[in-house]
Amino acid sequence: MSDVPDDANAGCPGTGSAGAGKASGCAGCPNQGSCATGQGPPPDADVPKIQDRFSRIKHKILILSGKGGVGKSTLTSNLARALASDPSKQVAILDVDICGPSQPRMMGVEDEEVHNSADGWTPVGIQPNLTLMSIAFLLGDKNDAVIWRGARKNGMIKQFLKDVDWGEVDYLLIDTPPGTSDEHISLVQFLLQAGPLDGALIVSTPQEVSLLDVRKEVSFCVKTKVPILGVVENMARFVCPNCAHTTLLFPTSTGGAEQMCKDSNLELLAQLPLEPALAKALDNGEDFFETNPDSTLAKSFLDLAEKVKAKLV
Ligand SMILES: Nc1ncnc2c1ncn2[C@@H]1O[C@H](COP(=O)(O)OP(=O)(O)OP(=O)(O)O)[C@@H](O)[C@H]1O
Repeated sequence: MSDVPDDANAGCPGTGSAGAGKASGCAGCPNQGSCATGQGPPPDADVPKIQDRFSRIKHKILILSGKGGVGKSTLTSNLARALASDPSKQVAILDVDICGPSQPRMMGVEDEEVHNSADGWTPVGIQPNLTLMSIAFLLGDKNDAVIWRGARKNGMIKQFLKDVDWGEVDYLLIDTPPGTSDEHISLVQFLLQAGPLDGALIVSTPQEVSLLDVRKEVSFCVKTKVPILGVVENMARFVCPNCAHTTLLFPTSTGGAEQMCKDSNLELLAQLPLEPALAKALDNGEDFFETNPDSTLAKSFLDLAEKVKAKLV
C-alpha cells in the first residue's frame, strides 16, 4: 500500500522510502523534518476519532465493482433492506460514491437533509432499523465532486468517517465508486485503521469487460488485505414475464462469472436477473420488497443476505 499521505506534496517519495524528507518534493512539507530523521509523519489525529465512530459497528462490508453501472448501488440498497428485514438488527448504508451517489434516490430520501449536532452528522432514517448517510447529502451541487481532485475527495471521505454519528450498528454496507482509484485506497486505509473490515462483495455483469475488471478488484483486495466475501453476478438473464422464457443477455465466451469464480477460487454468491420492476422501484425510491414481495428476485436478495451473514464471524 502506498505510504504517500493524502495531503502530500507532488513528488512525495513516500514516508517510508529511503528518500523520505530528502527529495525535491519534500521542500516545504511540514513533515520534512520528521521524515528525514526516519520517524515518518506525526500520527494522524483523526484516526482515534474514526476508531471511536466505528467501535460500535459490528460488521463492515465494502461493495465493489470494477465498472460503473453494473448494479453496485442496486445491490447495496437491496441487500441492506434484506438484512434489515430482521427487526432485531440495525443496518446502515454509507454511500461514498463521490461522483455518482445514488443511494438517496434509490432509498426514496433524496429530498431529506442530514442534521449536524454536537455529536456529528446524523444519518437519514429509512425505517426504524435502517439508516443512510450519503455524500450526496453534503454536496451543494451534485456535479461539483466530479471535478474534485484526489486530495479533496479523500478529505471528504475522511470527514465522513470521522463525523458521522452511526450509533449501534450490526451491518454497515459501504457503497464505493467504481474501480480501484485513490479514493478506494484512502477509504480502505482509513477503515483498516479503525479496525478490521469483514470483507468485500464484488459485483459484476457477465460481460467480458466487466469480468476483466473484477480481476482488478480481486488484486486490489489482495493488496489491501481486504477479504473477499464473494461475487454477485447481476443482470445475467431476463425472464419474460409473459412466457417465462429466459434470455441470456450477455452470452459469454469464457464461461461468465461462474467460470471466473472457479478460476479465481471465489464464491459466486448470487446470480441476479434483470428485473424491470426492480429498476422501476429504485427510480421511484420505492421498497422492492414491498412492491414485489413474492418475486424470485426479492427471495434472491434474502438468500444472499443469509449467505453474507453466515460468512461474518
Ligand atoms: N437486476 C437489475 N434489474 C433491473 N435493473 C437493474 C438491475 N441492476 C441494476 N439495475 C439498474 O441499472 C442501473 C445501474 O445500476 P446501479 O446504479 O446500481 O449501478 P452502479 O454499479 O452502482 O453504478 P455507478 O457505478 O454509476 O454507481 C440503475 O438504473 C438500476 O436501477
